[in-house]
Amino acid sequence: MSSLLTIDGLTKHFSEKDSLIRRLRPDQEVRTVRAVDDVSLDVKEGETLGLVGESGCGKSTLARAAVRLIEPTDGSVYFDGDEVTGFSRSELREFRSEVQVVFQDPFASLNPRYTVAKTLMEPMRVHNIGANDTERRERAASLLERCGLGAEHLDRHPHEFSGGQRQRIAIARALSVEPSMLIADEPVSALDVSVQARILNLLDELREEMGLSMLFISHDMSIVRRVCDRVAVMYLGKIAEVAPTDRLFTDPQHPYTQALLSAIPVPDPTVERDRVHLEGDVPTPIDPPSGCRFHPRCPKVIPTEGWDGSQAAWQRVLALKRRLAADELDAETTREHLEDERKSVSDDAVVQELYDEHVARKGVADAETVSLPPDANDTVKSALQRLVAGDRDGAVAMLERSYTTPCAREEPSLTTHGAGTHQSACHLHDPSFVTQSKSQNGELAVDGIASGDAR
Ligand SMILES: Nc1ncnc2c1ncn2[C@@H]1O[C@H](COP(=O)(O)OP(=O)(O)OP(=O)(O)O)[C@@H](O)[C@H]1O
Repeated sequence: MSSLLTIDGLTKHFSEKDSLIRRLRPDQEVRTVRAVDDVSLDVKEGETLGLVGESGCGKSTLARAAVRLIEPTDGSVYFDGDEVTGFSRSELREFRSEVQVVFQDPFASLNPRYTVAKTLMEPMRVHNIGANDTERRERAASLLERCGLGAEHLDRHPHEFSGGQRQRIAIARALSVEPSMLIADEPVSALDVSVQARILNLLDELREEMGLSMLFISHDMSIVRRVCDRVAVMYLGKIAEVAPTDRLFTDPQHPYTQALLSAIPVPDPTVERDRVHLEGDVPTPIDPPSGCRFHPRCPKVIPTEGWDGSQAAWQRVLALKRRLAADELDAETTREHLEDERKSVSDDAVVQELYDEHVARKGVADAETVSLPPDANDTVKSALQRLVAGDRDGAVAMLERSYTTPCAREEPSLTTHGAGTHQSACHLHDPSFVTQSKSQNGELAVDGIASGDAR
């Protein structure tokens, strides 16, 4: 299958100056929001490519920049071999009839003053489709019927319809200009579950009948599994993994994909599944983490040189470092807590309490108690002593010096698995990186992933 839309190194940075926070605090320096960074992808003729990831990963920004609804900061986009990023205004207008976008909220995307007929006929008129209004109205009626609404609705306004019906109108409008590709940005997430299925069926039928290609954006992995031929997983402005749908769901390689899949609800309550817990939300793309952007939340982050403890223990040290850096640990609150319980409030007792709560997690509900290797134990306790002595920066620096993952060092490149259609951007799949880290590190203490296993 040849490629219809090719995205090559696409980057979109926003300036924070237009954001609400910035308007509320105009004295602060203007920062850059790196929403999409050097992304390459292609949508082949007749295929549906899914784009998934948590909210804020950059999915909508990527799609909008790809069709120049917003101007890309860098990179190129090609449609059917022509460079979209070099299109003039008139070429862009023509391109817009080839690639149509269906948005999440059909109410916001329909003009409330337009009747359905006008909503469907206006784009035809702009793109010179149909010889006259009579012909265009006939086409509008047949499109509406094709999308599951009778021609008797042509003279009604959007507010007279339900959410599902409005989305059918938005789809009919998109099809009115005879596109060869649809970009569907969360097209069913504002709809009831029963309505979702009907709209997805409609999209499926249309795709088949008209040979449409589709970029389907969703945060719902179950829907993506149902609708897409291939899936690209996005994390914080970057592609983490791309694979044919079946492969992605049965043999996910990237720890982020594995975590997303483990969170899909299982219909059978007797089936147990290991849920991978991801700490926190997607961080802001202003000043994203160095190296692999996922490393601060990655359950399989590569341990530092010389680490001889378990992966769980390594995770605890990293989590402690993160909480210390974010100023989330307060020695004085812990001291007061000990006082309330009539226990010793000496510095050593406070250090031990912080250690038990945040590192060993003794007695913390749902947390496995973990022990650190002796040298790590000593370093972590020394860092906590610094915190208790009022030197938080010193505590952070101490942990930073001893415990920094190689994943923070450099950005992972895409590694190919199997026949070449499956790629992931994870240092664990890059044999040269793993060998290098291994030689520094003895054996990699990574549970669950065979080192260098690039299948
Ligand atoms: N105009 C803008 N100005 C500044 N930042 C923006 C702008 N538009 C988006 N962003 C930021 O870019 C990042 C990516 O946003 P985007 O909407 O593309 O993510 P998404 O994966 O589509 O999420 P969602 O599903 O919630 O829409 C977010 O951090 C968002 O706050």
